[in-house]
Amino acid sequence: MLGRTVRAAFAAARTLGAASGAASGAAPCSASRRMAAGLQDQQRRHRSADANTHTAEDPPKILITGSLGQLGLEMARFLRVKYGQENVLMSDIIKPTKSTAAEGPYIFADILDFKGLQEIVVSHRIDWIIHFSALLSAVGEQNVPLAVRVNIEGVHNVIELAKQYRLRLFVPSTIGSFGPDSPRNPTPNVTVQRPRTIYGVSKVHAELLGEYYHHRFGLDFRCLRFPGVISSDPPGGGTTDYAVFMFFEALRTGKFECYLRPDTRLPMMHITDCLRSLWEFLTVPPDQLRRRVYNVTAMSFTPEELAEELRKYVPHLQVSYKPDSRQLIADSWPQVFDDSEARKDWGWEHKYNLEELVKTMVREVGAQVQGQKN
Ligand SMILES: NC(=O)C1=CN([C@@H]2O[C@H](COP(=O)(O)OP(=O)(O)OC[C@H]3O[C@@H](n4cnc5c(N)ncnc54)[C@H](O)[C@@H]3O)[C@@H](O)[C@H]2O)C=CC1
Ligand SMILES: CC(=O)[C@H](N)C(=O)O
Repeated sequence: MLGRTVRAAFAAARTLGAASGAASGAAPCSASRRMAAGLQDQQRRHRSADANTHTAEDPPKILITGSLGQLGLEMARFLRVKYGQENVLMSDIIKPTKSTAAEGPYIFADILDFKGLQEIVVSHRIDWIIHFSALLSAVGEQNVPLAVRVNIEGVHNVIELAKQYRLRLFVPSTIGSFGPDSPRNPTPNVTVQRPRTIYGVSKVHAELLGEYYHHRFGLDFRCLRFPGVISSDPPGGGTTDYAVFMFFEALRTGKFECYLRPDTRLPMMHITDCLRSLWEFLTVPPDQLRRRVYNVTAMSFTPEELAEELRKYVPHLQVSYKPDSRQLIADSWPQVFDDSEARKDWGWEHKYNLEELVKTMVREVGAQVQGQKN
């Protein structure tokens, strides 16, 4: 009898949760609902450790939000090699190119539409979400209300979704989650975080909310704080984007006007290392993780140092400097990122240093520029 009552209360609580959406915060009003919710949470805690154990032979179904951005496109390719094309569902609110659509399943998903997300998780039997949708640091400052919606409400939705359906959830954070009060050289894993951009504020919010849901509800939340990521795909409007633009302009015109001062030191990473760090971290057994949020990085350099390395391939490269509002952002961010905890706890190691990064980017961007000329 009690079993049936509890099961009925479970069903009611589940329906209530599903119907009310993520952000309503409706409080259970009866003792049985409270009991059901408590038991449900307890069960989740027990199941979360093993419910999401997947291998290449028993692959997870992965949803990537914001997957048409700089990181998402490459992440989808990387995971499809590991787990199979059909097991990685790309999503975004923009239309994919023909060639991206041909690479594997793609679906429209607005991160602000909780019900739409529920439908995707249920219909596609999703196990893991990699949540990339966001407005980055520079574009976030151009449209704060939209950044609040996408970066904060969007995180509310995916976290609640992951809790309801017991998904493993990865949300990236950033060097931008630190601010002028944080130690900048080096910036440790745990220290003061008082960012001055809406991007940074939203990322601290995501880190804290994810940790809270992990401790409170057993959510398998995982988060890496990335430095500036460098790849030959177009970046989405951040402060570290100059480092990508420098390659395109150097190889197209031999000239580049940089919006940061020549001595602005920032942590950076090649996308190959970024994707591998994410996948390695996502597949670490839960009991090996002492934290749910880790710094990762590969190197730190200034525009001047990047240009110097690039001149090995483009000797005539001319770089001029015209700092704009992004300088203020960069001046409040870490210069050197301390990722020793990730190295110690789950064996993180970068492979690309500045020399390797420049060599690879010259090859990849060079091929693109050549292709555009032909
Ligand atoms: N690229 C980098 O250097 C770094 C990125 N990150 C984080 O990694 C994640 C991915 O970054 P990028 O790929 O560089 O960003 P991006 O700006 O290139 O891509 C973001 C994607 O989110 C999508 N999006 C915007 N509003 C949406 C909505 N309402 N619903 C669904 N999708 C929406 C956009 O269409 C876009 O394709 C972000 O959370 C970012 O904060 C963290 C540190 C460094
Ligand atoms: C480091 C980041 O988070 C991003 N590239 C940005 O500059 O906003």
